[in-house]
Amino acid sequence: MITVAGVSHSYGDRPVLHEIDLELGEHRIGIIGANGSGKSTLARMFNGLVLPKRGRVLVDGLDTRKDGRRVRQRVGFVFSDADTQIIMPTVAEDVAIGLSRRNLPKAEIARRVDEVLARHGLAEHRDHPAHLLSGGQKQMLALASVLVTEPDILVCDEPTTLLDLRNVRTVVRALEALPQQVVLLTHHLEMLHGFDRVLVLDAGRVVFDGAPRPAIEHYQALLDDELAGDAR
Ligand SMILES: Nc1ncnc2c1ncn2[C@@H]1O[C@H](COP(=O)(O)OP(=O)(O)OP(=O)(O)O)[C@@H](O)[C@H]1O
Repeated sequence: MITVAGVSHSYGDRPVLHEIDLELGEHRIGIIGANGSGKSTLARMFNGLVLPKRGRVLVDGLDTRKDGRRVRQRVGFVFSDADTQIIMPTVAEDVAIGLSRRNLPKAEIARRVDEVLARHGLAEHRDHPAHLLSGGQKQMLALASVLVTEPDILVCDEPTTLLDLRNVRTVVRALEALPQQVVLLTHHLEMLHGFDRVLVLDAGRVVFDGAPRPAIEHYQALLDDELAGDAR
C-alpha cells in the first residue's frame, strides 16, 4: 500500500504537485496526464527518489524520508530509457548486479538470474553484450534487473515510450503476468485496458481517479479543452 498524505512539491520556486492525498492499494494502477503534469515527480516519490517538500509518502507504513533503503527494497522502479539503467557489460551481469548487496551465495544469484532471464525471453542472450540488444530486449532486461530483486511493488515510468508496437505488446504481456502491484505511467493509453484504477494528473493535481475508460475520456476532454483554448 502506498500512502500519499498532503504532498506538495516544487523545483526551486516552480510548484509541480499540489496537496495530493492518495491511498494506492489496487493491483494495477495507471497514471496519465500531459507532459509536465507531474507524473514522474509523483512516481519517483513512491520509492524515495524524490522526497516531497511538504507532506509524507509511506509504503506499507514506511516513510520514504526515514526508511528510504527499506522502501527501495520494496518498490522497484523501471525508467523509460532502458539504456540509462543498463550498467554492466553482459546481460546476466546486469541482472546480477541488483543482487550484489544481498549477501546471497553465488549459486543462488545464478539461479535467480537464469530464472528471471528465462521468464522474460532473454535466456539465449545471457552472455551477450547488453548494449547490443534491441530496444525491446533492453527494456525487458531493465524489467528483469528490477524483478530479480523481488520487489512487492513495481513502478514503471513510461516503459514503452521508445518501443515499437510489437515491443509495447511484449512489455504489456510481461507486466500483465506479474503478481506484484504495478503502478504504470504511460502515454500508451491502450496499455491501461483491464487496470483497476487510473489517475489523471493535470498541472500537479489529481483531476480524475477511477476506472480506465472514464479516466481516458476525462484526459481526452482536457486536451480538447486545451486545444480549443489555444485556437481561440
Ligand atoms: N529535477 C528537476 N528539476 C527541475 N524541474 C524539474 C525536474 N524534474 C521535473 N521538473 C519539472 O517539473 C514539471 C513536472 O515534471 P514531471 O517530469 O514530473 O512531469 P511528467 O508529467 O512526468 O512529464 P512527462 O510526461 O513529460 O514525463 C515539469 O515542468 C518539469 O520540467
